[in-house]
Amino acid sequence: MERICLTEINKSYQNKQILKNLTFNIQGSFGLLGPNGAGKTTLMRILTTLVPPDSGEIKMNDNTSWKDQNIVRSYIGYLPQHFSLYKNVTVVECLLHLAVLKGIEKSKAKLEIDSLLEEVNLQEHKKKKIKQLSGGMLRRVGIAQALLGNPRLLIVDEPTVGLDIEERVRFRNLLRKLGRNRIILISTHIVEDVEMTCDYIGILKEGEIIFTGKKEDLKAIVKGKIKEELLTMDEADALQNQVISLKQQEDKCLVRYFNEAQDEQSDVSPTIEDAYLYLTKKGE
Ligand SMILES: Nc1ncnc2c1ncn2[C@@H]1O[C@H](COP(=O)(O)OP(=O)(O)OP(=O)(O)O)[C@@H](O)[C@H]1O
Repeated sequence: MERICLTEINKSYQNKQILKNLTFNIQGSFGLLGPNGAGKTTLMRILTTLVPPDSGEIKMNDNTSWKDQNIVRSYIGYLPQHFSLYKNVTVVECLLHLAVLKGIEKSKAKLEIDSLLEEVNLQEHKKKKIKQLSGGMLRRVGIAQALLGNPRLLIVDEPTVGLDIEERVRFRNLLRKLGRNRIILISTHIVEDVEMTCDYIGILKEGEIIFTGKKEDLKAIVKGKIKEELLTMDEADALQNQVISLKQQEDKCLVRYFNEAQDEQSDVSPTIEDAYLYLTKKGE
């Protein structure tokens, strides 16, 4: 399996250390989670070669180094959270233009675009102008442009922000499919995106990697530590920052909360969100 190996990556801005000694591997479909300001965007900018780290090393499969920028760029397809496309051209014209900019020969590009439109389910909209597309369709054009040249690493920033529920589900399914035969890195603060799309997870907090591993390993961290009980509002208030969620039920509420006293017999199944909150709120 292909992987990207990061070793002791550091990055500071104006004497503030943003990324602290990051050492971990990215493989398969990998979700990078973290609260606002954790350093996700900074790490993505380093991985897309837009900015260099201050120190440390990144390699693909222990050989190609990120210092070989031109080679690495040819491996990467990138969909930033905010991207703009020419509004008055059709989907096909837009992709053809971007393919040529990527150095793909025109006749090859036409064939590639045809199969990409099939893959992202936009064949029937290919003659529409960009300005006529919905938010979800635009994101799919974004993925198609990122896939031009068949990159080994696809990087997607905040994939579902601004999409309605139907498009969100469709886009997650597409990302899941694309992750089968390449490394796909998704950076987000929406836990559900990762839950639905990724097999591996990394959690960044205040510039440090506090977890990497499989989804199941993440859930195992909070096994036996989650309780669900019908409580009065006063009882729920007393739990303060142990509370994960509350659901009003007549005059009481169903409270899901962290129970530090481990209960191995607990029949509450932990979710990725429980484990994420547990790790990121710890010590606050
Ligand atoms: N170019 C820059 N110059 C100075 N500080 C920066 C720069 N880029 C990022 N930072 C700071 O680095 C920290 C991490 O920012 P970053 O955008 O990487 O986090 P993030 O996890 O992507 O957050 P968000 O989810 O809010 O986008 C923040 O404190 C930010 O202010």
